[in-house]
Amino acid sequence: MEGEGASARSGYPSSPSSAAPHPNPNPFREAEKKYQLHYDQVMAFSKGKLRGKGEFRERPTDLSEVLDFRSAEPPPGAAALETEAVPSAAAARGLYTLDGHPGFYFVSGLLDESAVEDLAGEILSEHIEPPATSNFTREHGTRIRGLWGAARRGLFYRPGAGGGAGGELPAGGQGCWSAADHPAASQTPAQVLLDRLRWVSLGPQYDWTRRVYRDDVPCRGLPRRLKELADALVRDLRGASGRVQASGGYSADAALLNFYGSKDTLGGHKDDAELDLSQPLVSVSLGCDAVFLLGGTTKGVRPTAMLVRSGDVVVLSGRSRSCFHGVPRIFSKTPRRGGVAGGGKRSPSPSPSLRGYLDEHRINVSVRMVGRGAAGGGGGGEEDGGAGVGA
Ligand SMILES: O=C(O)CCC(=O)C(=O)O
Ligand SMILES: [Fe+2]
Repeated sequence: MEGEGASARSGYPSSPSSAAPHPNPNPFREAEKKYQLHYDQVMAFSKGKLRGKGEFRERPTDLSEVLDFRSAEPPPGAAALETEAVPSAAAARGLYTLDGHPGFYFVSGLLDESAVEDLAGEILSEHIEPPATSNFTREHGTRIRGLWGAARRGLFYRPGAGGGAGGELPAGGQGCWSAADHPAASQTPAQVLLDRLRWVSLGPQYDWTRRVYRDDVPCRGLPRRLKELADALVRDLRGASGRVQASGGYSADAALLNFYGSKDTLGGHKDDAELDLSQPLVSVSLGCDAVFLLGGTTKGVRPTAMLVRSGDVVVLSGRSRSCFHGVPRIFSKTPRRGGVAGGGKRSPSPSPSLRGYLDEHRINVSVRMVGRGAAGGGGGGEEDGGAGVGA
């Protein structure tokens, strides 16, 4: 991924006083700031005196320019395609292209909520398991085993009890996950770890530091359900419109799973580590609604903002495949309590259900074709300052 973390930079260098400031030096960044979650500190006064520390309130966001493919009429610039011509999208609420973004397809509601829950359940209970690597592997050298089950059972991770740095956290009962009634200063609730899960790599493992797919570490193949979904959609779209470009056959073999909590964002980036950039990206949204930004080949192009909802699928092919995109905003279904100034960290509720998890999180599955022996990390350009999901 080429890009920068959405939360990595703030503001712009001020222009020399003699030169007129550029009105919009980085429209992509401007859009990210516009849609990001902001809090205002509201102080409470009574009889002219400050009472307490005040509260943080969510600042309302202007969503009037965000395209909504589920509105009664197609949003401005969108053109509907016949889903009959795209058998794998026949169950969708609509299939659209978008002016100014050749090669972009939006498949609205391709998965219904029961299909969303099936896939999310499979992801959390199977696909995040080793040997798949995650941000925990990158940050702590630790692979997590049995995280979803441990979170649902309200277990705690105790380091030094059979796992720890460099090791794997075994499933409950093997010494590393423990019940809550074992007081230990350093134990961490499984659900806190679950909330810290940011990404998992499926198929050839993606190395976020070197920005390459590795062929020297063990991996499982891309899960069948994801491969079938992406292969069928790309085949059918190509057949229907001739506009999904690809050199040779498309065969999905990898995916990145991104996990977003309500405050997480994904900074604007291009996916350019795959061998053949003419092969499409198929991106499936599960759980919370989000704002997705699709820009141009540089951040100097003003991006289009659109709502992506649970079950929607976005396809980036052709020119859109090489365009900046990102996720500046997640809309949690559970109302956020305004934190008290100076504190106010939300503690996770114990033992989440799948529905509860999806009401507070978004999972994005971006399926790719890396190609055999892929090792290219894309051109130089901007350094990846954390295009992984960042809070
Ligand atoms: O979360 C999303 O919708 C986008 C994910 C993405 O761009 C990626 O994984 O490369
Ligand atoms: Fe991406």
